[in-house]
Amino acid sequence: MTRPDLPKAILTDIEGTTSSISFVKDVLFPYARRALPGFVHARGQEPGVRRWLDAVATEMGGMCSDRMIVEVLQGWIDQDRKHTALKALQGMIWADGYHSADFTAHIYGDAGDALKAWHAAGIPLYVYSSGSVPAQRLFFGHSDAGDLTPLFSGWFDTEVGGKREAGSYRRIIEAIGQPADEVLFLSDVVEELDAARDAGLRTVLVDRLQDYPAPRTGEACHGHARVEGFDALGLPA
Ligand SMILES: CSCCC(=O)C(=O)COP(=O)(O)O
Ligand SMILES: [Mg+2]
Repeated sequence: MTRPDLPKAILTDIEGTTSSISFVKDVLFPYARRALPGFVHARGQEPGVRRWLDAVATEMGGMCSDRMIVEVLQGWIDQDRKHTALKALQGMIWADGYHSADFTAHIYGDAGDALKAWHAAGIPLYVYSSGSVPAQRLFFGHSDAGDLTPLFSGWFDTEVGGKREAGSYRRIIEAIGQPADEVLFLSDVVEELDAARDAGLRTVLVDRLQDYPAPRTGEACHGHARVEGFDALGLPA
């Protein structure tokens, strides 16, 4: 028998939610920043790469040399811009890092355990991250807890829309095929949760002390439920 209060699906963010912000900022971003010039030089004429470089050039107003595009992209990495073109290119670059075992993706122990338990309990799991879908697959495919990709039923990135826009969550709900109020969204970013709630989803703020040393309680929660780890979610484990 299924418990009526259990969500029919769980949608999770990655950075700051399943995994530490510091791994993304201190390992993944510097790796991509360093590798960008060589990557663009070696693969910049491949259509799947050129498409994103051209998107950056268009955003900069038109004709740009590859060197200028690389500088723009490195600037966006420094600013943590969640731009779809940057995220697509980062994903391609990180593939080398994962495949040559330069690093594995960080995942909090409680997150790995809960994801496995929810999957075993039959709750479909989905990812929605600013990282591109290929980057998400690499991330969970080469995590500290091994290959977790079989746990997930679907993947969403900013090609579905920005994470702070309610329309993105409506499109995700349509793709998942469950009523919005039966889907639980987990994120470390209150504005993402606001947008998901506007679209009718259940929401929980994951407020990890390792990532956010000043707890976001009271008004800072915007009325979302708040936990400091997945084990506090009270779902079957
Ligand atoms: C999964 S790829 C690495 C994470 C990343 O690039 C990113 O921007 C994460 O953002 P999130 O939406 O998961 O907070
Ligand atoms: Mg996040």
